[in-house]
Amino acid sequence: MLAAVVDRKTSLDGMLDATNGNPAYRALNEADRALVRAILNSALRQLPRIQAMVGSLLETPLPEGARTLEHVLAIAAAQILYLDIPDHSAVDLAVEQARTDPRTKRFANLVNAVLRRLSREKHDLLATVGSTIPAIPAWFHERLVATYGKDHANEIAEALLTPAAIDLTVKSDAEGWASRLNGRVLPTGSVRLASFVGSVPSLSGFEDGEWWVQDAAASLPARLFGPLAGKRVIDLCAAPGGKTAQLVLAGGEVTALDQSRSRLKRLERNLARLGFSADALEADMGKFTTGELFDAALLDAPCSSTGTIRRHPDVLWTKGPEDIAKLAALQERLLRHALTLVKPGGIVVFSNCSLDWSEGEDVAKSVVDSGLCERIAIQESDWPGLEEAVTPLGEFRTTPAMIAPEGEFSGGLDGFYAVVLRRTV
Ligand SMILES: C[S@@+](CC[C@H](N)C(=O)[O-])C[C@H]1O[C@@H](n2cnc3c(N)ncnc32)[C@H](O)[C@@H]1O
Repeated sequence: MLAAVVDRKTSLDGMLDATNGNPAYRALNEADRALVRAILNSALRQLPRIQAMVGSLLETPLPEGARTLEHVLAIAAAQILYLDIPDHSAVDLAVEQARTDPRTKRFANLVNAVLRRLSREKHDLLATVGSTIPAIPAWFHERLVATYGKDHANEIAEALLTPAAIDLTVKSDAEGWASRLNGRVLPTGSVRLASFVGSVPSLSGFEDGEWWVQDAAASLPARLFGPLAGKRVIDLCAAPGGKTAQLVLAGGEVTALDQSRSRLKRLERNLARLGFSADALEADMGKFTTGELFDAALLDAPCSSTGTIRRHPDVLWTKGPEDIAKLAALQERLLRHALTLVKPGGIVVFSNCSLDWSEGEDVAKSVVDSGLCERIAIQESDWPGLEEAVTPLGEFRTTPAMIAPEGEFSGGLDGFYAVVLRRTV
């Protein structure tokens, strides 16, 4: 599975899907599945450091094309270095795996020797090689440094190593839900749960549809519309519906459009649990036209998702600079089209969960500069506690290094971009 992510850019979520995922994974019991997920997530989060530490123990570099061998070593190293698994079990399993695979058979002794040394020297290695190089691939680190400067880039890289907290968007009474669920109200209005193991659906309020899981940063774009009573609103990339639910909650008459039938079905299920309704529409928004223009539109566009690496560490390996360039071009096309779907004077909020300015700030600038719309600046004074996320131009830019941890509550936000645009022509 590590090879599928790193070498073939396969999404981890797809392979871990309980019904359509990897058959060997699906055959495991729940405890073993959890272990597989923990190992893969650690390996993917720390891969550049793992590779550097393993590399420092090799007398000669691994032969060209020894990818399977690299992956066997990385999976064992993730357990030895970062997980609470007895080192000897990780070593024995890796040696057995190397022996039984014709591609790695002749390296079984090397696997044994390298991993035993890694186990002996791990404290030194973690303190030296393992903490001095960024845990993210070089291309991504370079982009972060170019955009955010070295210090913030390194803070982001470090923040990506901590799994995201569970945040809830509540229908009402955030303080009450925070006290009932051992949470804390964030400046976004979301409720952040203290470290939590268990199943979300078993929590109070889930069955009754009182809240839904949504990263605090992901809740910002829809909040930017304010009250929507009496307004016709279209959510153009709606599924699985976290933001649609917010638009309904704000009182809008909402059309939820998405091109994926299966994701739209998920949206319908999610809204039903919350007791909300919206017109669900399966369509490619780039081709969608309407007789009656909308008052407002949300375009939460498809993106590289680099802002969600804390929960999806595979993104570091499945996406690259070429994908980002393609997605940025697609977003600009979709945003220009979104503006044609609202009345003149109507509002479009454009957002996505990329950390890359080429998918956010640059897209908005290009569309604003072309004269189709104007930016309505977000005011810092309206968002106490979130001032650092409001840019000089009045847009939202969140990163995983924002929101400090507090007591038992971890910090961090997904990387998100959001801008409010008013159609001018
Ligand atoms: C980032 S997700 C949206 C998340 C959603 N707004 C939420 O808050 O739950 C992007 C969605 O856009 C949809 N999508 C991508 N391209 C589209 C297009 N051309 N037309 C309609 N939907 C599209 C995808 O199917 C996916 O569900």
